[in-house]
Amino acid sequence: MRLIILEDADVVGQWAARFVVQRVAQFAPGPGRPFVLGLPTGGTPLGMYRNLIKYYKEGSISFKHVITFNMDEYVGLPRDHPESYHYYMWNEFFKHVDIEPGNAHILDGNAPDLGAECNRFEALIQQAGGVHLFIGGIGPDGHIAFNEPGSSLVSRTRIKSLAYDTLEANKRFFDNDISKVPRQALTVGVGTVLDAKEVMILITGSHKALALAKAIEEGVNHMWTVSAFQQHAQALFVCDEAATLELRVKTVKYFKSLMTEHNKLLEIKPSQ
Ligand SMILES: N[C@@H]1[C@@H](O)[C@H](O)[C@@H](COP(=O)(O)O)O[C@@H]1O
Repeated sequence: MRLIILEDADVVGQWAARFVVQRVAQFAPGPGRPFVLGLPTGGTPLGMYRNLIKYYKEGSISFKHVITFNMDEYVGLPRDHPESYHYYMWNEFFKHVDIEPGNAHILDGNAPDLGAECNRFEALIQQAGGVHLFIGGIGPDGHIAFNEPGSSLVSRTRIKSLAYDTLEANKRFFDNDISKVPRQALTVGVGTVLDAKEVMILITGSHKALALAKAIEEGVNHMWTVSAFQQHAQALFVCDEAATLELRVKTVKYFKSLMTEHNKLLEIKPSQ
């Protein structure tokens, strides 16, 4: 596992976007050979999306042959509700780039049969040949997607009831009124994300510091579901200084000493 420690949230957004550009360029997608990307929502990845839009406009990346799968969606929130993840993804990212609308997959939290919708989503990921790079964010309680504390670490896409901490954390998007936050969501499972060839998790802010420490310095534990990525062969955590506040000085120094190596990840190498 790699931990990339950067100055602040802005630099995290820049670094993450450059990493995506690098990975897509290296893969060199084309007709019949799509790059498959897993995507998060939330405040944390906004900087990455803005930088990706900038790179697209400069001609450094195209999403023409990219297929995306989003991590999660609220249950029962209309698709055009400003806090639905459909709305977020189209507004913050998809409408600004050249992705084919049919290639952007987001779980339907209004499907008549939610279980069938989750199974359909898993099947679509399989049909696409699996995810090359899954990008995720976490909640302050260490959840990845909506895999709340106690979630199975081999879970697949399913319906989840949200933990109180998550309702609290997300009420800021719903007029600060916890009663307006949907109580359930559809989410990819921890196992779904673990199946990706590579995983990049973005963590910024001191309110995520405990979760980062649990994820990195303690054992794999279903109460901090992001800790499952200790067992992933190619996992990358990208964080800002504020998120390192609960880490040991020794841990921070070790990973910082590797920055020259880590920055080589941004160098574009020809596809193999
Ligand atoms: N389901 C989403 C997660 O996928 C996201 O990672 C998290 C963090 O959001 P933020 O980046 O706004 O802190 O929020 C929600 O709980």
